[in-house]
Amino acid sequence: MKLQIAVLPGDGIGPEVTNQAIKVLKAIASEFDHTFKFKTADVGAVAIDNHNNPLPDATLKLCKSSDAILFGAIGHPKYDNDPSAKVRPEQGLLKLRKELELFANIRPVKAYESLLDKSPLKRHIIKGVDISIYRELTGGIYFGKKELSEDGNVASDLCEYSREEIERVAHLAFEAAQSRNNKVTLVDKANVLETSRLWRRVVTEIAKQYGDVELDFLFVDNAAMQMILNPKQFDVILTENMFGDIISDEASVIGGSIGLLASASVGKKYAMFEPVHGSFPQATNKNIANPVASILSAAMLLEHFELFSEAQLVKLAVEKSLKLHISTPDINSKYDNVSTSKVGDFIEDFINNPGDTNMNFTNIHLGQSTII
Ligand SMILES: NC(=O)c1ccc[n+]([C@@H]2O[C@H](COP(=O)([O-])OP(=O)(O)OC[C@H]3O[C@@H](n4cnc5c(N)ncnc54)[C@H](O)[C@@H]3O)[C@@H](O)[C@H]2O)c1
Ligand SMILES: CC(C)[C@H](C(=O)O)[C@@H](O)C(=O)O
Ligand SMILES: [Mg+2]
Repeated sequence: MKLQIAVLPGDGIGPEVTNQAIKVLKAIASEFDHTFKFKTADVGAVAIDNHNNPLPDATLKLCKSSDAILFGAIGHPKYDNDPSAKVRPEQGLLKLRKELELFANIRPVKAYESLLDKSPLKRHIIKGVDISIYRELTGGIYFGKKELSEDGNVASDLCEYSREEIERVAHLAFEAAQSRNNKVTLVDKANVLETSRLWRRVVTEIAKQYGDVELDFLFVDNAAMQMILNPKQFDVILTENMFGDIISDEASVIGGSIGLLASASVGKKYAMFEPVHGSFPQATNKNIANPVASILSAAMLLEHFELFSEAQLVKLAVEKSLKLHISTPDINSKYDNVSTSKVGDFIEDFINNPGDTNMNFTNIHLGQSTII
């Protein structure tokens, strides 16, 4: 298969983790005889520095003319610490999602067997967790009218949803549930918010078209508690933009690190693949950030094009790395010097030697020990 992939590394750890995902996609291309072409463009704080615009026209144009987009992360402390900044890196990401109509953000959450003890949650609570979060991505409070009074003392953000915006993401969530464990949980705040009551009405109507899928409802405050009390009750979680943002970071604790959480942002025409985490500024250029979220986002890209064996191989390689503790410090306490790029090297090597069960990973030197 021939694919042109727009690469938007962005800020902070974005470039470091995205480089590992590219390495992995190149290994897949060579192993399965595909042609993947990568074209890079600026987004976020780096784009403000270089072009005075967090989403330059050239970047948007490249995204629209590519088959898929691989996104790193955006965000910089100089904006985080300045609430009055009018131009902000995050606007680049939000505009991209809106312009490309990427209305559904799919965030899988899984408890890996080999990482059960890395989570602060008890093993018996998280063992077997497998959740898919369907987060609405182009509506709600993120995109409603924003106002600040002239004296700067009153501010408002409008939360608005239309039936159509709810329907299109809800259908994707129900379809996903049909190929999983046939359950959708709608997370909302229908006891308070009019938008949430619209979500309940619309989603209840849509559920009638999916008789084999059980639908239940949770208020978001309770859902936040249930996520750590009994996460195994969830199969597909469907929710609006901001609740989905918050609940997915919380859910990442189940897996052991947000550095493992991948996502796909899809619409009718375009698709973008982005880790759930941000630019983790404290780790910039230290080669310590976990690249797995970015690598698994690349696996979701492969799945999007129905390259299932390829995606499976990437996931297998990731699981092998986790099992052997070839992981960055956020989840590794066995070795102290496994860097971002070493994790990428291992996964790349695994893909290049898929049938070799006696692989000798001679390039993975971990201090005094060498993994054999
Ligand atoms: N999609 C995105 O690009 C995105 C997402 C979230 C936040 N942000 C931006 O990132 C900046 C920093 O935000 P933040 O600190 O709230 O969130 P963050 O996700 O960047 O980091 C929060 C914490 O998560 C952990 N973490 C994140 N990524 C990791 C990785 N790959 N490996 C290991 N640990 C990792 C670190 O402990 C870090 O302190 C802000 O400017 C914010 O706006 C961007
Ligand atoms: C950076 C920010 C705009 C973004 C969001 O809130 O959607 C991030 O937190 C995410 O989860 O991708
Ligand atoms: Mg977020």
